[in-house]
Amino acid sequence: MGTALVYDEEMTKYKLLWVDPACKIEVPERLTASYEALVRSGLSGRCVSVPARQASDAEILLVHSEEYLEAVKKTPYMTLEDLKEFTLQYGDVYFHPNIYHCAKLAAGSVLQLVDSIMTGKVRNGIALVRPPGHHSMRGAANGFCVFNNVAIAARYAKQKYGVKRVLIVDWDIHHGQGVQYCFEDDPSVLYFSWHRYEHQKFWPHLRESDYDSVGKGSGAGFNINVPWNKVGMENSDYLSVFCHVLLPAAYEFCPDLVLVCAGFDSAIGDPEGEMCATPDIFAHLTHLLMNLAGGKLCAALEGGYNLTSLAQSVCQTVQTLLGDPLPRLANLRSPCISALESLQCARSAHRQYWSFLKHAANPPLPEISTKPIKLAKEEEEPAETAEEESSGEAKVWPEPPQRSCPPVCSASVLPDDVAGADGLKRLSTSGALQPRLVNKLKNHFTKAADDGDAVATISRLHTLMEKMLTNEIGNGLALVPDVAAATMCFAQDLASDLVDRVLVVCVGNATGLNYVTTDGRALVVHISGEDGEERKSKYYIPVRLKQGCGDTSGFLQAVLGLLLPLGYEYDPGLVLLGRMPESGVGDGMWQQLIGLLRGFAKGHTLVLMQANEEACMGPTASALLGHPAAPLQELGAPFPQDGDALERLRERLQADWKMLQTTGRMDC
Ligand SMILES: NCCCNCCCCCC(O)(O)C(F)(F)F
Ligand SMILES: [Zn+2]
Repeated sequence: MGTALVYDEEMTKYKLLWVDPACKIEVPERLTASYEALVRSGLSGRCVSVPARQASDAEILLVHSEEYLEAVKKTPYMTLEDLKEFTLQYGDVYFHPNIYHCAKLAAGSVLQLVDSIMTGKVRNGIALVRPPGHHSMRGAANGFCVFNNVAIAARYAKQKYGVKRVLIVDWDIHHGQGVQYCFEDDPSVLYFSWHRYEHQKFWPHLRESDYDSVGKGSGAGFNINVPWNKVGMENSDYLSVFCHVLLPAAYEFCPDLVLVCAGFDSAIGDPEGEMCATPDIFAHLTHLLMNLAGGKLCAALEGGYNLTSLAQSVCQTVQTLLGDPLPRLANLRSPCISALESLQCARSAHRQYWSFLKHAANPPLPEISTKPIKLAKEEEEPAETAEEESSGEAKVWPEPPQRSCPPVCSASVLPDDVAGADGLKRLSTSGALQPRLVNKLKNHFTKAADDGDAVATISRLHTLMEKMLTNEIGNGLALVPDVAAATMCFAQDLASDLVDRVLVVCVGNATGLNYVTTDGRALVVHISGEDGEERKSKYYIPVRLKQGCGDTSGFLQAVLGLLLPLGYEYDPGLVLLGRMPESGVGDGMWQQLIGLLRGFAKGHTLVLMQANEEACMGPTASALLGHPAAPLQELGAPFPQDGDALERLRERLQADWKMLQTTGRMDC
């Protein structure tokens, strides 16, 4: 199933008709720059084009009051003076004779997306719309927004399709207070937002944008705010919040539909956000959400004011929705102290509501000052003169890397002529496999199996990997006689000759995995039901689940809170996933694991399974091909006591691995 794209140039046909420094950045070119970049890159041609439509009164009234709708209905007939007058009653927003028409199109466009996804016409999609929506409230326009496009879509999906749980992820750099107000007492809608806050000094200056607004009544726990109290947040800060707050909660919530308030003012270069995360981060943020709700993801454009980073970010998002391999995120740094404090505050505020946080450290939180904040003189744009504007130190960043999409052929058992001892000899003579390697491999394997088929296996694996690294194939699946041996020899000998870093993930009980790689050429994360061999090296991480790998909630916590952050920090060139015999891991969890691991190494994942596990071939190949993993149902059960062990392990490891940190030094 494909990716829907909703765009209508009619939504470019309104603009600011008077001087207002606060609103001048919201221009029609935001939409044309985004759409034209999709056309130029060929991405729009790969999408299913879905027409926009006007939202009906009934649909708008799902969120807004009748008197507000009636008032907005009058704006097309207003004179310029009346429009100015009308605008004064709201904050940081402007009206135009055509904005009501465009606002109905913006809301209707997102509903068209919901229809396309819920009827199975497409898997996911994006609506390029303006005016944006997440600030508008039941009875008021605000922050360039007239109707709350995403809030209407959430109510619409529940009403029309009986959707039980909707996750709304708001990665725009402003707090979508309109969405928070709409659902704060509603446990069927989980709203997550990060936003520039600077201790309430940043617009919209709301006390309720802070991390302690967790929702009200039965909605308590279903509103997650992560305030950024400093500018300059980077990719690692964003990924840490996804791994340690949003994703565990999202998986525990188990949504039937994911809506994204896709604002790109959180990218580098944006004058509003002043953050430093690069456009390719949105490829990963999108990917990390794509295995939820069976892949049903609907993104709606919100903000984004630097036309270059906006266009690049939109392209990164759409290319991921289409299933293309992700770019590697080079040299992630450790999250900054301020980000860690925000992360810790959000986790502490939600500790009582979420099982994954039950065992989280609970250090004292800083006092939230109750004294009124003093704003800089009236929130007025400093009147920048033309030359000042040009002289402002313009941020520069590298163009996101090309993301070639290899033929999505994944599972492949190679032609027999490669198999067999002579195959290996040929490999060694072809220089593909240095003779010294051949011996290493042989003595490695001859222990395990008779020379013939072991050697055949090795040559097959080696060829598979070479084809992957030349991008001839995206990923691979190999059935081997002895998974543990193959995994180790592969990681130790084969892979390290072809890539600089191999992430080795072993699932299930096995011995002999704890060879020490001091040079860091391989990082082994071994998730099993028994105590792994003790840790001799930073690069061998045994994760023990007392209830075994069949315990999906414990397994998932290990994947989200440990494996993902480690993988991002390690940034491997290849991922090797070994499924040990009788691992007990469920098919759904197994597919989720493959789906998430595909985000590393440009999707180059090699799965090794025991020859006799044909039953698992189908689900594995499906996940390798990029089909969304089946939603995990069994997450209702609270996390097992493993949660405590996993939290302790994470705390122990964070000295070596910065992306595992979740607490800042609290100078409260
Ligand atoms: N320096 C100018 C002050 C501007 N203050 C208002 C900012 C509104 C942000 C709107 C948005 O980006 O959140 C949306 F997604 F809704 F478009
Ligand atoms: Zn914004």
